[in-house]
Amino acid sequence: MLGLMQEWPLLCHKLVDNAATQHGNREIVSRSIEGPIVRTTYADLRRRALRVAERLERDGFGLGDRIATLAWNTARHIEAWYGIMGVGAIYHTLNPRLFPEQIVWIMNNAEDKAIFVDLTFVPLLEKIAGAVKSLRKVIVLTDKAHMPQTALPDVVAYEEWLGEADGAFAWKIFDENTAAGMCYTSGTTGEPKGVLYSHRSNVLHAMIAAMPDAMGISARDVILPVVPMFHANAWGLGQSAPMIGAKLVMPGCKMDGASIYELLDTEKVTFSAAVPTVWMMLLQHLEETGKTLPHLKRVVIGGSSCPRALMAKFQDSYDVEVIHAWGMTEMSPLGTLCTMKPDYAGLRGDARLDVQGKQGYPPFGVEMKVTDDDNNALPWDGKTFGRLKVRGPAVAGAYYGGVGSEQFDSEGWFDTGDVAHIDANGYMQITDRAKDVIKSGGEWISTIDLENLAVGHPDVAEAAAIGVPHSKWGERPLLVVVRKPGREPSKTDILAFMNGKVAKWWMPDDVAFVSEIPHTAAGKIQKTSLRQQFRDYRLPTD
Ligand SMILES: Nc1ncnc2c1ncn2[C@@H]1O[C@H](COP(=O)(O)OP(=O)(O)OP(=O)(O)O)[C@@H](O)[C@H]1O
Repeated sequence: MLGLMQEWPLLCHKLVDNAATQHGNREIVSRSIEGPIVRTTYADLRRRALRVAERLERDGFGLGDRIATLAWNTARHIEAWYGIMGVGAIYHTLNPRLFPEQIVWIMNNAEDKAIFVDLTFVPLLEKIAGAVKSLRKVIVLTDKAHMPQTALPDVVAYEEWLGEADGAFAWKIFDENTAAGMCYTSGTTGEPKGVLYSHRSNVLHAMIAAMPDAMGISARDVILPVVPMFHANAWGLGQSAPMIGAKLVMPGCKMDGASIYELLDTEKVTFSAAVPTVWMMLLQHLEETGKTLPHLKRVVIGGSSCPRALMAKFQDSYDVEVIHAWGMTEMSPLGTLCTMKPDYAGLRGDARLDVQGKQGYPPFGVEMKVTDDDNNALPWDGKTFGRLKVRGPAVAGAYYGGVGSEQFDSEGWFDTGDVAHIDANGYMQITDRAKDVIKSGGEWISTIDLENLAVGHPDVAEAAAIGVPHSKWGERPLLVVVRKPGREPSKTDILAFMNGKVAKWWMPDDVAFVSEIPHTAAGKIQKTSLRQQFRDYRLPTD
């Protein structure tokens, strides 16, 4: 015997065990779907999650079964999450913003056997349940008094079902590499792809995410995950918060500026995370009402590129530090966070914003490189861009069902499909998605750079750059613009504004004005539809 360390499998139930033991009275505050604010604790979370696991087992569900959730961030959702993992089954958080046909496709692909569903989504489930062949149990996340009349098969109210548990269940023990959860990608660039998380990857990701120069959260924080659990595990906060014992505030189904502000204020939230659109709604609310943010210290902004003006407003007007972050469903999801290394720590004003506009550097546990198309590593000079590749213990090794195998190589590198450069200090900046980058005469043009520049024009509400076929150059950029209400900028105005701020050959060949740009369920610009819309477009330069 070498006298090595003890076996201590990294199983997700240990996160709630620790929370209940060390932080048992720490609150979970949840805006319920029925309306009122509900206050529970980490001790309650553990007790109720054990009952979920017990009831699932009694209903015949166990190791490896996929159990879906169609729900907002609430205390009940997180109890269900840990209960599902605690019996050895796999939680499968569904994005309710997808089209019903997409949800059916995903549920059939995952072969979901049961579903926990919010009251809000019962009508949606009624429409689609018949098409999901594997589904045999529906648990509505409510009590008997609020249970709707429904024809759903084998349907039960969560509280009533939970009440039938006798409380004698003990967590199932299995190998830490057992699957614990699954999410599908947003489907921005193609069909959504399933990603499986193991207990080990979930626990390690919780630790990686919480570290000081990652999210940097502690037991003293009050955390509001606005980012939904169905959007890549609420960026890990549903696991990191119990791991460290932070108070958890769950926003339920209300994500408008006033509702978010109310929770930030009444619960004295110190840390929150969401996509840029949510923060824009909050800042608009603050501007309209003159309110301030005395408790909030830090926000994580990610999911898509964070506009500079949004970061500046948070920091200059409200004294809230912004952490710009990049991640993917395939990475559990955190990849990089833009916190300050010593070389950048003293920067202020525009120089600091220049760094914060980058997506940041990876914490321990994520390795990163950029390569050319032949897999040669490119220099870290802050300008040479190529394919961004990552590997680590919380990065997927394959997609569910074996699709997309070309994105994984034999050395464990995952090709993210993003195009980026890395600077000498290790900070990565996304310049595009590989499928969106414009290839003009063999050179690449970053659509994100063109879009960020165009939205800086005071009369532009939204902009998207796409490649349009060109007989001489292969492709040239077309800028598609939505004007701000009541404003009439011309093509010449916009091009004059952009002129000199990007290389001449990057300048769009034309500007097309539209009333709306198509978006995915996750709120990202749907370039595939846009390219389809403009497929017969003739550029004036062609
Ligand atoms: N801070 C950020 N800045 C720019 N892009 C970001 C940022 N954070 C995330 N992204 C983009 O979001 C992608 C990850 O999104 P997600 O996992 O939700 O699915 P998706 O990639 O949109 O869907 P699909 O793979 O099905 O097309 C990243 O690859 C990146 O392109």
